[in-house]
Amino acid sequence: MLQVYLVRHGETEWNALRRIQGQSDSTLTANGERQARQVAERAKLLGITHIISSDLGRTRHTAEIIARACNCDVLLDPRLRELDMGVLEMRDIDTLTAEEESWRKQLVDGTPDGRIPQGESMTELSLRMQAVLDGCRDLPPGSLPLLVSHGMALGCLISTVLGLPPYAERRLRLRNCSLSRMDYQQSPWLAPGWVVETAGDVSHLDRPALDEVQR
Ligand SMILES: O=C(O)[C@H](O)COP(=O)(O)O
Repeated sequence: MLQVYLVRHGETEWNALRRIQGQSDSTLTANGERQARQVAERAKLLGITHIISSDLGRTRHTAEIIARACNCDVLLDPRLRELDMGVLEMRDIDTLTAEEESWRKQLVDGTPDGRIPQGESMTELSLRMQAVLDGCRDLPPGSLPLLVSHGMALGCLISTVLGLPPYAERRLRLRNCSLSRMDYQQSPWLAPGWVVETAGDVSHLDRPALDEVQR
């Protein structure tokens, strides 16, 4: 049975400052690098064979730390990027105007095709994340891949696999360097296809990690 591990990148400067990143970028903090080393040790013990990462700096840095521990290469895939947050990227979460907050809420309240101006919808995010997950089925038999991505992107993927709307990810905490696992199975008792085995496991971290809204 194919298993695919999912890791959100380590804590970044803007995560700590509660600044919206989206497809903009900020560097890992020292704590974020420490988290990456801890999840890397766990990945090594798991026997990860392939690492596929969002091409943004924070995920690439996290993936490179994991790859060194697992002695494998990193394949960059822009489809694993965080949701494009449009005109709100680089903004401080706590300074949004009421109108700007209404744009953000459209993403997560079920508004059809809800999006931040110049940004991406959760449906578009869900489709590209699913495509990467399904692509893992083309890896050689016996592969154990690990995807490095982002909070909303991974939450949206997990929600989609569970048959929930993409914006259900707002009810799932995927903390920095948390580990999740998807299994592709054909059991007649479970729904055929992907099932969520683990979501948001941080037992490998020795300190509390920030979540999506930097709490
Ligand atoms: O800040 C953002 O854009 C996201 O909500 C969190 O993104 P990250 O998982 O890439 O930190």
